[in-house]
Amino acid sequence: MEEDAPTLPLPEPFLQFLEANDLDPSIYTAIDSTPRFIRLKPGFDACVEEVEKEVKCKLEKVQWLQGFYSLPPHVQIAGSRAYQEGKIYGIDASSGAAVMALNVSPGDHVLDLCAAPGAKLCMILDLLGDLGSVTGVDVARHRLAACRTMLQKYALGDRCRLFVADGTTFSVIPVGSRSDCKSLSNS
Ligand SMILES: C[S@@+](CC[C@H](N)C(=O)[O-])C[C@H]1O[C@@H](n2cnc3c(N)ncnc32)[C@H](O)[C@@H]1O
Repeated sequence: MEEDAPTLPLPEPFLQFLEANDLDPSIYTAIDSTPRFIRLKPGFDACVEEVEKEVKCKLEKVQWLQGFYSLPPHVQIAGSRAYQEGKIYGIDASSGAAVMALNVSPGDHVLDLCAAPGAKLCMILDLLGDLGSVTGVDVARHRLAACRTMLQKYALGDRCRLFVADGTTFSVIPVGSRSDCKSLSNS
């Protein structure tokens, strides 16, 4: 129907592909209502109000994911002082859930394949605290550089090593690790 036609100029071959596969083109033109999420760096729980003032909206606590808050999709956190000072992370709740499913405990040695830009890597390091290690592997050197910048910003470099390597063949065991190594392979 005419009113269902997308307002974005989607290429004709793509529209044909959507039609052939019984997919609704309006999903590509709908206004994004998916919330954004932030995670507080451990120790900065008190800065919720500070962030709320800066971004001028209420943060909604994610009850099932400790340290996570949701905020409306249009809100930008990159310019906020809390973000620039490394007190909050921008990370999706689904990424947080993947890390929580790993059940990381201090002392673990975790392998994070496809690690860049490092949102989950940082969360794992925060969970480890001062014990254990994370090995981050990514095939894209420039993306791993972004990961290194994150580690510096959030002061998490001490227990992490990064490798530019293909995760399908990577095999370097952390020094002093035992059989309790955990791995996070994600895309
Ligand atoms: C969606 S991102 C991963 C996001 C990341 N885990 C995080 O939480 O921030 C996918 C990454 O996989 C990397 N990648 C793809 N194929 C790979 C491979 N064979 N070995 C290592 N890294 C790979 C890409 O370079 C890219 O940085």
